[in-house]
Amino acid sequence: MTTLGTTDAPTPDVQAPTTEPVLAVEDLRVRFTAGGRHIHAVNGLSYQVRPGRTLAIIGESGSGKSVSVRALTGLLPPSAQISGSAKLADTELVGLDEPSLRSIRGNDIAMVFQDPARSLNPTMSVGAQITEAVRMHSKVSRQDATDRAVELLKLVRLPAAERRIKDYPHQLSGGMRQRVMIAIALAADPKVLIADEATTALDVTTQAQIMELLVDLQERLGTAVVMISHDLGLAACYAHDVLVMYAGKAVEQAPTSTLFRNVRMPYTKALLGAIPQLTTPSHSQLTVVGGHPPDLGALPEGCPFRPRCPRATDQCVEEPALLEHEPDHKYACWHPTTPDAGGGPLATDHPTHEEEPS
Ligand SMILES: Nc1ncnc2c1ncn2[C@@H]1O[C@H](COP(=O)(O)OP(=O)(O)OP(=O)(O)O)[C@@H](O)[C@H]1O
Repeated sequence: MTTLGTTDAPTPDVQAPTTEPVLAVEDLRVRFTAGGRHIHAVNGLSYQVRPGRTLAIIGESGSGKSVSVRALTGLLPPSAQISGSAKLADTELVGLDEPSLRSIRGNDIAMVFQDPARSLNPTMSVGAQITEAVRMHSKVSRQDATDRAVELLKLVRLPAAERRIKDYPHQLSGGMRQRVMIAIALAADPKVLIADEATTALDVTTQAQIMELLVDLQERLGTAVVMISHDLGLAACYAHDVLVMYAGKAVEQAPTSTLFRNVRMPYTKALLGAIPQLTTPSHSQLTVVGGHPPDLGALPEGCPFRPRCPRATDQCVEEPALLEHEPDHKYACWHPTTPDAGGGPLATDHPTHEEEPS
């Protein structure tokens, strides 16, 4: 879990950019049918990402984050029914045939996942793997591809790139392997980079280094980044915009500084309460989001967070729409929190837990 304020990463700016979005998702829905049950994994998600910007999609495990981005790149099984719209510049991705999606996946949209050890081929040197990625995207000689591979490894700041290029994945640390994955992702010069829990498996220091690398590359290359995480602290440090997801829906959405200045959705508040602060005394209580995430095959009537929310009333049986209640700040809640409402524990069946003595 990230500790807020532990990095020197640049604070994302607040200015709304004027460039056109490179990725525009509108009312995206994904449904699986398994064992006669319909699982509504993504239920009407809409967002836009502009070049050079980072959107963080945040939520607990099972809230539909990964499915929502895999739906854009054809990485879901055929049982997934996808509807709505997802435009990469002028290209509609929903309904696109598999060969076209494969080409987009290799070129315009790149993905970096949580576990580089599983994504890399253990029997090939990292150089061979990057070279292969370079040659998939451009017709260059083997030597030029190798030179480009070294360049990419330098770009992702892998120490001693010329020597390391001959290493096999098991010879590298977790952070180095993730740098190699980012180099492979950048081989195609993608318009959009999706980082799906890309730093979750790393220790806090390496996590910060990799995130700072992504920020730096983004500034230099102008790539749009969609960052998937369960960690609101990571979003606070590195994203320009935040979309908080619950039960396959966006429940709060705003530029990062707007959201953190004035969190309105009780669920977001609970996620915030679960982040340790530098000022948190070592024996103090951390809050957790109590209760259980909803069964996406049997969503409750009305607000999906209702069963876990201490602010819920009878009104919440009617589902609140995601509306722009304040400038640039959308949330779906009948009883939003106020700035001084505190981030305390929400539900009662999972009380607070003791932080481990340090
Ligand atoms: N192939 C599938 N068939 C049926 N249900 C699926 C399939 N893939 C995902 N799901 C369901 O979709 C829901 C959302 O999954 P998703 O992986 O997007 O969650 P997430 O928010 O990314 O969580 P995590 O961080 O744990 O990956 C889950 O309930 C999951 O069980």
